[in-house]
Amino acid sequence: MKFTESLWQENADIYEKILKHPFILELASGSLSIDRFSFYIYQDSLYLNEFATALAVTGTKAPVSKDKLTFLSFAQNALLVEGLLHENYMDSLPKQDQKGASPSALAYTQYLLATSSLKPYAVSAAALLPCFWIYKRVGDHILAHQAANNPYQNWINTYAGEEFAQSVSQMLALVDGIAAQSTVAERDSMRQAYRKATQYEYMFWDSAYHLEKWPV
Ligand SMILES: Cc1ncc(C[n+]2csc(CCO)c2C)c(N)n1
Repeated sequence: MKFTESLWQENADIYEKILKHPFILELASGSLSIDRFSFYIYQDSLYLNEFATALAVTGTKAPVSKDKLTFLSFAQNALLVEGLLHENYMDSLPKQDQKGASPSALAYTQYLLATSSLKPYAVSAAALLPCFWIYKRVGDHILAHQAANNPYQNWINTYAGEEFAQSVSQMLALVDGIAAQSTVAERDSMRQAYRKATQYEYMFWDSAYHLEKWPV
């Protein structure tokens, strides 16, 4: 079995919880409140910027130019998507709601930045994989289960498209290649990083659904 397949199986419990989360159910049915969607989009624009940094930092560690280029092109793409979110949605968001990253969103981005800065290449790459893979699976799932005339169609199309599918395949091949050259102990650290990022993916949806605030 491929290393990435074993990662998917080990974390299927969290994926099932994501699919049943009201944020995803309501996104698919089109009934998600605009407040919750706006909160998510704003948090995601902050996330994409930090995620691009984590991708670029991981890219600097790649031992071969081809993989370095892949990470840097992913970073470029994340910044382009961030720009599109700004163009398409940000003007319609109330300014008072734009108060910086929520506790869960901040925890996720800081985890990725710390991992990419301080941990080995293999662990950094594993931590970045759930972002790609979960969005691919969730995007495909929503596309198959969505209601007609969904107001969130644009968002759904981004992650269910062919172009995105290619990036995900590239990222999976990269992580499998790294795992094949790693020791058992290194692969164990990769597993832990993958699970942690998967937990944060769940928390990102959950915190948007609850419009998570700082308690003080
Ligand atoms: C919380 C959160 N997690 C994952 C993604 C998806 N995503 C963000 S950047 C990137 C790859 C580079 O373009 C992917 C797949 C998201 N938007 N928000």
